[in-house]
Amino acid sequence: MKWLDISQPLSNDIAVWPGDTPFSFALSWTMEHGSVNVGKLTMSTHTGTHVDAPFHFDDTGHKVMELDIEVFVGPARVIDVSPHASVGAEELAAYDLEGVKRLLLRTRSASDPTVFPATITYMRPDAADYLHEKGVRLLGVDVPSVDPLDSKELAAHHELLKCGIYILENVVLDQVRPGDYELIAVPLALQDADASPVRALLRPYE
Ligand SMILES: N[C@@H](CC(=O)c1ccccc1NC=O)C(=O)O
Ligand SMILES: [Zn+2]
Ligand SMILES: [Zn+2]
Repeated sequence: MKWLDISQPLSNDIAVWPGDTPFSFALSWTMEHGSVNVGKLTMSTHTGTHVDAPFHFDDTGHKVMELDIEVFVGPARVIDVSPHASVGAEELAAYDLEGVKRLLLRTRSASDPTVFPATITYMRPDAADYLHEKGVRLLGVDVPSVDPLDSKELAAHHELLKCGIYILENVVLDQVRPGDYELIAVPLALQDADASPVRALLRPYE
């Protein structure tokens, strides 16, 4: 089976968090003037498909390099929660999550990575405790945040951290059917970072 790319393409028109650094890729050197093309990137660590480290919302929290890389590779389950405006323990109880270490939530049927969403499906904090009980270590969502876009307290981020659950944001699940997959979504080796872009891939079994 082939790997499915569930990453947002990092192009110069990718949507970013309102007010955050725009993404830019450009050639700083070109073959017109030398023997090689060399690119230059300017971007926020929260651009496109990315992992949040606890340091993003907790000054004493782990940074990207301190995250356990085992969590970002291995079996994952995709479930469709698109009927719900928010997702907590009550909604999750309707799905079979026994033995699931990595969980990806499909909250919408289509998305455009060049448009920042006006509203998103968000997580209620009691989802974190429920998922922790099931043994989930990584939660992936197809939206830019696990909290409401206007949240200041970031309750779901904090509760997920408290439960040791890592957060993967902006995966693209438009073409992905609910089911079991192998996942690769490893952050870069960014020494002091609060978050990191990832190339996120899913491969169906058999
Ligand atoms: N917490 C959000 C991101 C976020 O809040 C953010 C990202 C980039 C620039 C500013 C941000 N928040 C600003 O108040 C997240 O879910 O990762
Ligand atoms: Zn983020
Ligand atoms: Zn986040």
